[in-house]
Amino acid sequence: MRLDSGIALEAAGLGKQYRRGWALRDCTFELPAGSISALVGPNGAGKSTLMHLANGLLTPTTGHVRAHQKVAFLAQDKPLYRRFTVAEMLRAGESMNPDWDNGYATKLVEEADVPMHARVGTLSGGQRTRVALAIALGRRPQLIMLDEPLSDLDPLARTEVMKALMAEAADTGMTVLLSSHVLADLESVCDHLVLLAGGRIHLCGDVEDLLSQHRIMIGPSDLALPSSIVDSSTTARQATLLARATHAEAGWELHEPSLEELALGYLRSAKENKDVAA
Ligand SMILES: Nc1ncnc2c1ncn2[C@@H]1O[C@H](COP(=O)(O)OP(=O)(O)OP(=O)(O)O)[C@@H](O)[C@H]1O
Repeated sequence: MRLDSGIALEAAGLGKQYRRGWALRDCTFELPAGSISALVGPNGAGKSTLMHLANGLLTPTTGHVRAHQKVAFLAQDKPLYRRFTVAEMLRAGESMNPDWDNGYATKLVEEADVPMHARVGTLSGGQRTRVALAIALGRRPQLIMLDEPLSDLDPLARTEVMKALMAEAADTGMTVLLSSHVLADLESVCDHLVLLAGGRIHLCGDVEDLLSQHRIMIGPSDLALPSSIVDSSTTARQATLLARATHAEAGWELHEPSLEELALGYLRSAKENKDVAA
């Protein structure tokens, strides 16, 4: 394990083929240590497959993926025993993890105001997520991967879970990889983006760099289009483009995209290319 490397996770030529076809193809990327990375893509993009491969729960068909930090994984179904009390769940966490930090896991549950004697089956979705998070963090990971941790939570619980997670990351310098198909959940916290669609990476990198390399361009629809267009929509009078460029000919009005505009542009482009290919 290369603990002091600047890279938390790296994949090269990573692919996974199920019987019905490829779920993931030719994925090459690196996550910087200490980053808060968003793994974004529509349903079926391959996000869960990528996370399972990264955690050794699936074997790649091609390529490899390697973590250079001590990893914890919170799967989408947040596996907890419904009949166990929270205290019993923590004891189960302790018995399964030799390097368990019980004081830390207990503190996280207490901070979430989840009663230790309550049975898991009686907890709200938000409370269950906080318990699952405490168990994942109890082994003191340097890299935590969470597969759609917010998907079954109401807006208040989403905010609280994210706040708790980001506070831990800020305190410990932990690397975080969060998957979601809703970028809005991650936009304000992530500094690195991996955008997956149709099993392929369409965009990957430091968020500030990616934003600074792109522009939203708005102009009359009869202007000549720049060459580096990612996505475009046109009405009879006006064209709105996302381009990987920072300059354009006179006539275009330019502004830096928001992360949501950037991601949506790439997702639309991936969908259109797939539709055209189909
Ligand atoms: N065990 C499996 N056997 C066969 N095909 C699978 C299996 N798991 C996933 N797939 C297929 O692989 C593709 C990627 O699925 P995956 O669950 O990784 O996507 P996802 O981005 O996590 O989707 P979602 O956002 O809906 O959770 C999909 O086409 C899916 O049907």
